[in-house]
Amino acid sequence: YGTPAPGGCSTRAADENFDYLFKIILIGDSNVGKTCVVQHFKSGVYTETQQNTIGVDFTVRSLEIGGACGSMQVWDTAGQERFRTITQSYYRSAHAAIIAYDLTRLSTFESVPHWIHEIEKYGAANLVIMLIGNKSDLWEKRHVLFEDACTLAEKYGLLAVLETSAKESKNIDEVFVLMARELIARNSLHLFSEGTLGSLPLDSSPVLVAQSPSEKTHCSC
Ligand SMILES: Nc1nc2c(ncn2[C@@H]2O[C@H](COP(=O)(O)OP(=O)(O)OP(=O)(O)O)[C@@H](O)[C@H]2O)c(=O)[nH]1
Ligand SMILES: [Mg+2]
Repeated sequence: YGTPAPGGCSTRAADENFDYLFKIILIGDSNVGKTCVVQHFKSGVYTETQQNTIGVDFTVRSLEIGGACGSMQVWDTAGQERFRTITQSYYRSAHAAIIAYDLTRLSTFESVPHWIHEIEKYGAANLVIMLIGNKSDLWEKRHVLFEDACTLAEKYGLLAVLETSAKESKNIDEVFVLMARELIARNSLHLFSEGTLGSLPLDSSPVLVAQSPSEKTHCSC
């Protein structure tokens, strides 16, 4: 897939003039590195000492995908149990979810079915779900095999599994580009059927709603 333009869709005003709006919720156990991943996506910088997220943090970045400008709105949620009721209220308006685990801690991978269940319970139907195994730089401490993550992704019909490292800048943009492409592909099918392609609304209403289940349940690596 293509490389995002360095400063987002640079000739445009990043927050208002875009073709697509993607709302993505980022979930997973505490300390798997969700905030580091989203900060790296936003600024290209890794910050070692992150505080645990309190409730939900919002980040936005524009991405150029196939000549169109997409605004990626990422809701970075707290993994800590005590914030569950706050984070649950953010599932409803999301087009997609990214579930993160820490590939050095098996328990965070074993929680993935729980997070899928949360999406099914609180999210819209047919939400696009991607799985990321973070901290791939710590490969000598690996406790989760990539093959096992792929098996789980296939079992639950997830879009893809990517192993990432916020610390070593591995696969971070790829996660969001892949997600954006999938959402555009699904939405295009919907728009064709409605006969409205080419007249995408630019107001605050959700531009992208995942309408049809995807054929893709493969691991993308
Ligand atoms: N080695 C390594 N450490 C990482 C990576 N990403 C995050 N960390 C570290 O993991 C710890 C937790 O990172 P956070 O991003 O705060 O984790 P979180 O998932 O947002 O945690 P909550 O906000 O509590 O849900 C921090 O000490 C980070 O420095 C990575 O790619 N590699
Ligand atoms: Mg966090």
